[in-house]
Amino acid sequence: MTRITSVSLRRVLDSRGNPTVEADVLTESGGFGRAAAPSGASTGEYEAIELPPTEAIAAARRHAVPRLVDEVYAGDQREVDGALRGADGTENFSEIGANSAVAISMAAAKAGADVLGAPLYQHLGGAFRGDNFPTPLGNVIGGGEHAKEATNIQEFLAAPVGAPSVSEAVFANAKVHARASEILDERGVPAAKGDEGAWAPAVSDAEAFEIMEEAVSDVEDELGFEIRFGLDIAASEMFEDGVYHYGDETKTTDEQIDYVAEMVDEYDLVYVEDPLDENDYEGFAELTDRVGDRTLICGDDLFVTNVDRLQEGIDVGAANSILIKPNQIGTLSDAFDAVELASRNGMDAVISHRSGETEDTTIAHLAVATDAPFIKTGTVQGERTAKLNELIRIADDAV
Ligand SMILES: O=C(O)[C@@H](CO)OP(=O)(O)O
Ligand SMILES: [Mg+2]
Repeated sequence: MTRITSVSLRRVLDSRGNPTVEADVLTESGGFGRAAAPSGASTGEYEAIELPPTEAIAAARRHAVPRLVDEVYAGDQREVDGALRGADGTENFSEIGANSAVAISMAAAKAGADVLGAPLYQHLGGAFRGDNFPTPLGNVIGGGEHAKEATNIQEFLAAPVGAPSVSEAVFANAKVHARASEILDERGVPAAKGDEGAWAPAVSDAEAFEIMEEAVSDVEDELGFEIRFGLDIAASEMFEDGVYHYGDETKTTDEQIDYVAEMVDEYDLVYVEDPLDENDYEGFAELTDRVGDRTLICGDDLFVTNVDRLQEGIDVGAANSILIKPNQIGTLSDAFDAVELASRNGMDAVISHRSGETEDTTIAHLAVATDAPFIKTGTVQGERTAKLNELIRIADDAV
């Protein structure tokens, strides 16, 4: 009864105003699922390929849709995703586009859940999942590839680790975001917003650390539970000619490792994503060895949600956490495989949005389904609050 009877694809807007792929999947017994592909700006070199949406849609209509319609059950996610891989025939979805693949994969999951009458997180995670909620990592100040003339470090992320509920955590991050704006105001620093809704002031990284520390501790005092913060350094974007570029200054790999280790201790960072270049497994391993007992060192561009790259990292101890972005790899099955491999090896899997997003809420369900300790999905702004509000609804049994 979850046999797929139709797959339609269209171009819709993403949060940057670019076109992206949206998929609708219908099943025999009336199940319906709709999902849209997100899109990165600081993309990893090893990500699956995002094609221009018009091309991705045309190729998916030609190759994937005939393998799905009347052939595959939406309730059987591995079958759906196997058909997508078979239709594409490449390692990196360069034929039908990872954007078409991920939209169809997620829409099929939603259609499967719809037929079963189960919330998506339960369909994906099983009956025994869904009691734990991730701590939202909220982007408060940022720059890098997400905003011009702002910080070198891409994201300064609030982490309300002591929040008694996911709802209180979500509101805590919004308060930190608001408090950071007041502090910037007090300092006379104007700030626009970056792609993900974080403040993008023209301040040094050192000043951003200070502002974050103050904002987090003010809100912590007000709310009475522990709030810490973390970073996405997105270091691959800074790495050129063998050194890390911070404006006019540079750091060697050793200096970068020392700097990050110092920041972890000085600011009690709970989370550090992509502290080093995406090809530097060794550097990652050294840093993890130094500070991995007190913070998460998370591989985003390093692992690109890919089990082969993750296995390489596991072999050398390159990180203790992996960022999971379904569109980096193309299907939910692949994303789940990465989560499973990580957790079998004692690593935490953190579920993440992209800088270009839509109102799609799949990742909120994915985070609950996989029992993720953190979800990174912004703080404010509609396409981010869509996921945060969905987490609140899941906790309230209202989905
Ligand atoms: O680097 C990241 O983690 C993401 C999301 O914050 O950015 P992008 O989607 O641009 O790769
Ligand atoms: Mg990142």
